[in-house]
Amino acid sequence: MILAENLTIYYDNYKAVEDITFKLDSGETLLLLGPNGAGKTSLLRTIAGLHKSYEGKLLVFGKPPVEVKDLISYVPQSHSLNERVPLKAIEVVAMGALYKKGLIHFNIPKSILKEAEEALDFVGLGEIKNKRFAELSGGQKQRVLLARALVSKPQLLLLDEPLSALDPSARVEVVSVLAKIKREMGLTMIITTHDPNPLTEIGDKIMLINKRLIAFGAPEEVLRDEIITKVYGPLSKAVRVGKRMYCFIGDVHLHGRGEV
Ligand SMILES: Nc1ncnc2c1ncn2[C@@H]1O[C@H](COP(=O)(O)OP(=O)(O)OP(=O)(O)O)[C@@H](O)[C@H]1O
Repeated sequence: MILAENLTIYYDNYKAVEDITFKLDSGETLLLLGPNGAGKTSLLRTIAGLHKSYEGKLLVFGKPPVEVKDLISYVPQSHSLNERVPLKAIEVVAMGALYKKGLIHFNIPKSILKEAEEALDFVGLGEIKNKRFAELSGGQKQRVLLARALVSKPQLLLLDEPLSALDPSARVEVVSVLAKIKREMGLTMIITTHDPNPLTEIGDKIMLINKRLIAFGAPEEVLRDEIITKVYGPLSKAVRVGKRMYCFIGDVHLHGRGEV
């Protein structure tokens, strides 16, 4: 499904990530974890076929990513919609289908509006289809962007930090939609995140990178003290709760004169 062997990603001569090898099976969800600047976005954009400067082997559905772009939906960390343009939620979703078909329409065809409505229903927002995108809550906006990514019926969904700007209740909303996508559509997903904990219910595999591959495997193989402390320092801790693994990442907050 996705195969990378000794993948090194470049910006001119600069190596953003080096020597990454992994394999992801169809229907699996990968949580891509690493500190700031670790290379998560670069890896995601390369798998999406958007960044083409790399060496090594990278196959998505058995082909180089640029050849299968139509099967891939990529949701960047921040959307590029101009919120001063009064677009309705349903129009934002329909744009996902229009772009994939290479069309720019001012009158959106009925067939595409219908697909957009179905995608909005799927993410639980059918009732606000005519509301302005700019007026939605953070969680609703992220769900509209997920609907926009789904409307072109991709087989691989790539999400860059989908929870980063959200408050805890909005995170729950979005995670439950991601769980539904996994359960009902069986899509393969790669989700970059600073914090895997809200996503443990859907993460089949975890990849930890920091310019290089630190670890790849099932959550219980990767979320171990001896692995996460390599990247996040000695205050990091892996914790098992029931069947799931969680981790406290060594986010050190300094107060006053420097005491932790
Ligand atoms: N367009 C670019 N041109 C040059 N260097 C870049 C470019 N984009 C990213 N980089 C560099 O590549 C490295 C990896 O960046 P990347 O954005 O992929 O990391 P990240 O893990 O997604 O970081 P963050 O969590 O902060 O978003 C960094 O050193 C960054 O400065």
